[in-house]
Amino acid sequence: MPRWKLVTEFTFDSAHYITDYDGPCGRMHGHTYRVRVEATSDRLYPSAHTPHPVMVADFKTLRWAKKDVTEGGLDHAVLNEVLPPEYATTAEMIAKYIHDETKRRLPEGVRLKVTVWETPTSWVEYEDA
Ligand SMILES: Nc1nc2c(c(=O)[nH]1)N=C([C@H](O)[C@H](O)COP(=O)(O)OP(=O)(O)OP(=O)(O)O)CN2
Ligand SMILES: [Zn+2]
Repeated sequence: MPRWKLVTEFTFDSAHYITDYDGPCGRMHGHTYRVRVEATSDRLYPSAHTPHPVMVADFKTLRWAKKDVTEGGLDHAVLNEVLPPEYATTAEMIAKYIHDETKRRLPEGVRLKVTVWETPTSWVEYEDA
């Protein structure tokens, strides 16, 4: 079946530590996280900004995590203070958190894949089953 795949990338700068990690990552430090969000759908939908079914999703919706933490995003945050306690601040769980929060903002039929780079050489991918 034909389908659309929307792709957007952005960065945010935040501090974190991995709780109970025996090593330097257990101490507060920072990363410029790079995030890639891929949204796939075989149909189009209206969005907050248009009543017409012409988008998989508004790019703005996929980029919410780029916003400053005071505006609901993850930029310039201490991730341990912002993520709910069930999400550790590993790249794995940050990717799941961004996935879960983005999914909430999308129509049900849209499939999602989130990639989070913690450093330029280490990243994790998390996607719908
Ligand atoms: N599977 C995971 N492993 C690690 C994570 C993670 O989220 N998932 N996170 C960390 C630390 O947060 C850490 O900041 C990463 O540091 P490090 O591996 O030292 O990164 P570098 O790029 O500096 O690696 P070098 O090998 O020292 O160059 C650790 N592991
Ligand atoms: Zn780290």
